[in-house]
Amino acid sequence: MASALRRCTACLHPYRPVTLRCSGRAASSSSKSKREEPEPRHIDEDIDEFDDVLGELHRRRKKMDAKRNRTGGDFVDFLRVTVRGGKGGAGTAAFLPTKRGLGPPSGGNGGPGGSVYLETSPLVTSLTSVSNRLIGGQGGHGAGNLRHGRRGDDITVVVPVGTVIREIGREGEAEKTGRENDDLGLSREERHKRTQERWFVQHPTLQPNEREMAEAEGTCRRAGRWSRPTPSFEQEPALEMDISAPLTAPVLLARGGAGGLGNPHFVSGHNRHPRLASRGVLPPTRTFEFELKLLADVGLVGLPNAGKSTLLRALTGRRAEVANYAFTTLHPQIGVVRVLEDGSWAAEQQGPVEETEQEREFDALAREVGEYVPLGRASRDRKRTERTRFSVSDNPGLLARASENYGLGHSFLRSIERSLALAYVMDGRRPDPAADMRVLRAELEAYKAGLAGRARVIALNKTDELPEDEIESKVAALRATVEEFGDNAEVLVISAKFGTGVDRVVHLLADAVDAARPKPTVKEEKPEEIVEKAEVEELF
Ligand SMILES: Nc1nc2c(ncn2[C@@H]2O[C@H](COP(=O)(O)OP(=O)(O)OP(=O)(O)O)[C@@H](O)[C@H]2O)c(=O)[nH]1
Ligand SMILES: [Mg+2]
Repeated sequence: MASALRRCTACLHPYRPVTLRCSGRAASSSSKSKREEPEPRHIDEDIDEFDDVLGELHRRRKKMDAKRNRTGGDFVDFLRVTVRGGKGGAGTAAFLPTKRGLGPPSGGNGGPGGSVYLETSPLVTSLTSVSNRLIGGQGGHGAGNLRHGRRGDDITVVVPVGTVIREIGREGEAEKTGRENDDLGLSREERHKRTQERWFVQHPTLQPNEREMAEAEGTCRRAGRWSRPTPSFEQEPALEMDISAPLTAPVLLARGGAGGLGNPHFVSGHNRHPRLASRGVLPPTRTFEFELKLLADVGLVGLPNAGKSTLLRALTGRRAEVANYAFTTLHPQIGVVRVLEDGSWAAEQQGPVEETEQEREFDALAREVGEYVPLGRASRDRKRTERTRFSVSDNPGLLARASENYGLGHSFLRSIERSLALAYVMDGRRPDPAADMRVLRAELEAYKAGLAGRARVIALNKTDELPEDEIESKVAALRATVEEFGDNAEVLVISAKFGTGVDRVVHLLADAVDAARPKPTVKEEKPEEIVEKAEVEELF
């Protein structure tokens, strides 16, 4: 066995079993260097070198996509989804057999198609699980002996709170067939014949005549089961939803189509044996955009490689990916900063912070209804109880022209759009952090007016590597820029890597978030009301 793991004589691979086929190429200095790790790419020199940066970004995106396909999902924050209710089942033309020939009509109706519903869940944090085609189940066809088709299955799509949904297009069967008819250059009569073929099912052996068809068409039209144009956005406004709180009941995105009518519906004064039934309705196809805007209280904003993920780690103890190249972070990540009564914050603590089971349940419920208020804790150890908490999102690096969707552009900007406060992380090693700050501000403003002004902290990072006088001049330049724009932000000197100055960041952000948070509206129930409620409950 030992000989099976001998060093390969051809390529000098130390562990290649000799039984495995080796390419036989002797190890040369060039093949050796190929196996070495590639040098990390730095883009510090000029952030506007789009070709280089975008090339690097493209390579990393491709790698991530390959990984996502292998592992079945990562993080998706934008999706275009096609939604359609299920098609209704067809009705049936059938007759009860009698000794004297054709008995009364007995074709069952088709079942309605399934609908598509939307729900939220706190367990879902990304749009990864949302399919880009959501089609309700088809209704079952009717059968003889008045057996009606079964209802199509409903579909429920689950999204995280923070998802914005926009209807951007709709097209129905009438429009599609109209286009086809135009392409085929059909005459008026031919079009009508085609429509009748689409909407009627005939008895397997008995052919309906023209008059029967015309009568049945009238019945279908009156019942609203005939070809109808899809309402335009002017006639029926597009569905738009901004889900900023958990949904209490499922929301209908697309209704299933009505089932077709069995032949008993087409009986008339002069036709006791209708030989046709109608088909089910195919509902219009709607196209929606699903966009996830994360609901972190604080967003970290900075150029690539500025140290945002390192700061997130320092603040929350969360293991965000940190590396010395641009675009290490490709998707927003969220961590929670828990500030304790004694002014320290949880990531600093060696042991766990005390939190009772009851408090945990309360917190989960409060976060779900969006009314989180820190409780007076039950713990006797005042030092280790929580005063407040806020969530922080670490975001991909921002590039100049991100607002035009360059780099990771919008995917990054949309996740910070709802943050109550922002913290700019500036790389102190770059020659002019004040100029970088202008780039950040300009991009945020271009994406959404007023967004840049939400910055409460301008953190000059990596100051452990800078001499005192350089720190002073860079801080002065940053302060001048803050004043120039009239921002309500404080310039802080930090080193995210070594945790210096981070304390002040936490407290400034905690205060900013507390001030900006909508005040909870907890209704107080009066004792009499509670009694009344109890009495009512008893009655039922
Ligand atoms: N010396 C020093 N290095 C730091 C400091 N903060 C971050 N770094 C280093 O800077 C590099 C980039 O840090 P990241 O936290 O990945 O930067 P980022 O802003 O998240 O980068 P992207 O995700 O690519 O946008 C890493 O090598 C860190 O170790 C600091 O305070 N001092
Ligand atoms: Mg990062």
